[in-house]
Amino acid sequence: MKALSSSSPILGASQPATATALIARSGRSEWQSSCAILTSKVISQEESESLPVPPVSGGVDHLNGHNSAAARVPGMNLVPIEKSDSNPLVPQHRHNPLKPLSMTDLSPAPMHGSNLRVAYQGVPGAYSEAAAGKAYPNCQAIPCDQFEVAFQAVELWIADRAVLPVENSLGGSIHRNYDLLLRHRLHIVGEVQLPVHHCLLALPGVRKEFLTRVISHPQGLAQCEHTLTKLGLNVAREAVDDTAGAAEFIASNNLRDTAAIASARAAEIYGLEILEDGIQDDVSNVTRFVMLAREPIIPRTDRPFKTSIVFAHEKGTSVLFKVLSAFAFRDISLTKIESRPNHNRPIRVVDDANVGTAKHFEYMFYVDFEASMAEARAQNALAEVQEFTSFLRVLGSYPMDMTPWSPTSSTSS
Ligand SMILES: O=C(O)C(=O)Cc1ccccc1
Repeated sequence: MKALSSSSPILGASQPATATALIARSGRSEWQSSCAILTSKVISQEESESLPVPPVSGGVDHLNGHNSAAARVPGMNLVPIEKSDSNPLVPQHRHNPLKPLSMTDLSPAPMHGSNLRVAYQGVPGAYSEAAAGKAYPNCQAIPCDQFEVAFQAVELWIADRAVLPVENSLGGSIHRNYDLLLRHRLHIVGEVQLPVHHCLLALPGVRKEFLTRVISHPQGLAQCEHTLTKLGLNVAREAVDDTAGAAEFIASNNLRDTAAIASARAAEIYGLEILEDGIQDDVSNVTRFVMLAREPIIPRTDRPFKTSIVFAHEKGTSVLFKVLSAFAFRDISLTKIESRPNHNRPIRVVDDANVGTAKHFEYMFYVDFEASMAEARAQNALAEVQEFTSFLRVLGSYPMDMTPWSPTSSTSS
């Protein structure tokens, strides 16, 4: 299966959505209604996140047979498109391209398991694919050659979800992906913690002594650095876009001097041998992925939720202290705080009169806290945060991944 790329027909045709949604300096009630994400457009969590899904095969070839953007968005141009067997990305009418549209074509199709198309960066065998499968069992995982493409696939209705690794227990935050969250309008609708079990892979018959190079995703290299050295592999390290892509590269170029750090599943898919199993420096190596959708889910209070926000301020002293105290006073635990430099990237801020202006903030702050936006304490905390900041956006309120895991019950190898 070929990964979606930015030159894929549909993705190449449109500009990336770069506008940044925000809620800033609007009236409190208006802000609260935006923040509470309880609009008529939201999809219910039952519909979208927790349905059991029957098995399905295929991927890109099956795209757009159902749920095409035009059939689901009222007001969009509904132009019947000629079926093109050579172009699997051309949207198809749900039943027959020549049949007139009826009311049923216009009603949103229910999201049943195998219809859920989940875009991830990488090729089959990547950890992001495993994360997609953990979050949405039996979904159609759609490989994309870049994260930017995975985001656009959701924005353009080619996929229903994108999966994005955001932090690792060893390597920390994956900063570039936080920048993507800010530049796009997608909402976080779920999270998955995936134990990551790395293997050293090479072509059959290759021994460690033959190696002059180890290639992998930068996180893969970082997570195995000490073990590689202990194994006597003081050879060149080279970063590539994803772990499974490294395995595929070795196989397709018949490289007998290069090994990849990737999953056991990647070894199986690309016909490589496992030279060393479990080479991550930390046995409890876990990566956190977030699931993104076009619409937020309805926050609930009957199970533990997390909320992710991003904010910035222009002036004033002790702003960070004041923001953090808004959570502390309400006994809301923070699970993450991250600051990202934001030089040369203006953010569009809308004032009370709905007038947008571009503002430069030196830093953006990302905070995750353990509460649902359906809870009054979370709404009140954010109302207070809004008082201290010039820019505030709720990235999503979503169920926490509570699945217990242990280094021995790894799901990703
Ligand atoms: O490259 C992959 O397989 C990914 O999904 C990104 C990644 C890399 C290393 C650890 C976790 C996720």
